[in-house]
Amino acid sequence: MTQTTPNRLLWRDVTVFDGLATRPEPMAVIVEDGRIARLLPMQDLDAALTDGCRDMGRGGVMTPGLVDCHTHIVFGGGRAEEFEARLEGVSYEEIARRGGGILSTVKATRQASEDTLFRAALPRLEAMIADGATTVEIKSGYGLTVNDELKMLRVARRLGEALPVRVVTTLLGAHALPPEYQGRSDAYIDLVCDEMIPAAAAEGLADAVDVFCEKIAFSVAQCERVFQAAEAHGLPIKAHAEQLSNLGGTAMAARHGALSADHIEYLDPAGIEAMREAGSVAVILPGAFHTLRETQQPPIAGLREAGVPMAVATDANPGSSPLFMPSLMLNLACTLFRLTPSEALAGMTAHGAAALGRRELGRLEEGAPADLCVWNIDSPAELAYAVQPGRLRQRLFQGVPSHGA
Ligand SMILES: N=CN[C@@H](CCC(=O)O)C(=O)O
Ligand SMILES: [Zn+2]
Repeated sequence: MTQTTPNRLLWRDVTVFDGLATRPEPMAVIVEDGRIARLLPMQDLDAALTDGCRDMGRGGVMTPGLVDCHTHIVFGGGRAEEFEARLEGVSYEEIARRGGGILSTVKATRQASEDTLFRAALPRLEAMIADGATTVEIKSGYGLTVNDELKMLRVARRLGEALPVRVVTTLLGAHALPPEYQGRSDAYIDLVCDEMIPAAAAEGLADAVDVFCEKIAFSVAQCERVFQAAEAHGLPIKAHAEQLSNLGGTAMAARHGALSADHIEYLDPAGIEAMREAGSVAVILPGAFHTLRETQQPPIAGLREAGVPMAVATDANPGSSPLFMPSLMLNLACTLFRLTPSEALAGMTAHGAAALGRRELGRLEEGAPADLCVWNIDSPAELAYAVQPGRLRQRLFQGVPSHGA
């Protein structure tokens, strides 16, 4: 008899959501050497395949590990006071204009050491891991000096080294105008283009470059300059765009081949068409919509009709989305924006990975990395239907069980 090799793992009779759709029949899955070695209907499983496998159990739902493609989980301080002000009727934009909002987090983040930021972010990322995330994007954007932005990116990289999760980093130097550049926004964009991007690229700290294209942040022309600098350093781009108004930032980003445009509540048909042509992913952020009590819905029907892939992410941050639970976003995407549960789940697996330019992730198929979750539920739709921690039975990161082994 062949001896059981612990690195050949077998699940039987699982319902598989493969990143895009639910497989119609009960499946068997074998993981070996960090990859999905076999994914086949139960009826095709024979003794030759199961020989030497460690039995990982039967039944439940298997999905790719969740991919949270838009977060800001490295930050100093908190913004509960701003939350209270907003409940009293002060708008997010008004708070930003008064120098609060993002800039209050900038102040606290600048004051914090790398270690302090690391220790504060650790439980946030651990919560996401416990909820099934295996890939989490983390943006800078609360430092707004070369050193403070690099400090944030270093913390993000350290988090990925410390925990069993893949961290993808994004430089968001063009997030807000820092107070010392008041009235000199073009000069700040010079700093982002001429110093921040080259420094982050030289140290290998950024996997992509992002901007906030909005009246309270940067113009389309300024964001385009940031993209040109990113391109010059071989870095892919993405944009926070059309969140509070329609400036045309998404169409411009798409013309530059953006991986994604994120928020996009105010996106118009021309913007949708530009995304379709460019193959950009629309990142839907229901947590910010919910927290800011927005009323303008992203154009889900138009995106669906155009075939623009939709990702779903937490946007976890101290201001507009202090929500650190990826699975909650599946529910909110369905209840607030009427995504189907399958669309929401694809948005946090295959399409989330595409928004990061990592199309090999977020999929369950033979040969793919074995980042996966097994859930104690009967159908994938239950993940979006109920907001219920504790359903994660097993989680594998790169083939290694890190939960429920
Ligand atoms: N929209 C801009 N940036 C963040 C908000 C960050 C904050 O409010 O601190 C977002 O994605 O929602
Ligand atoms: Zn964001």
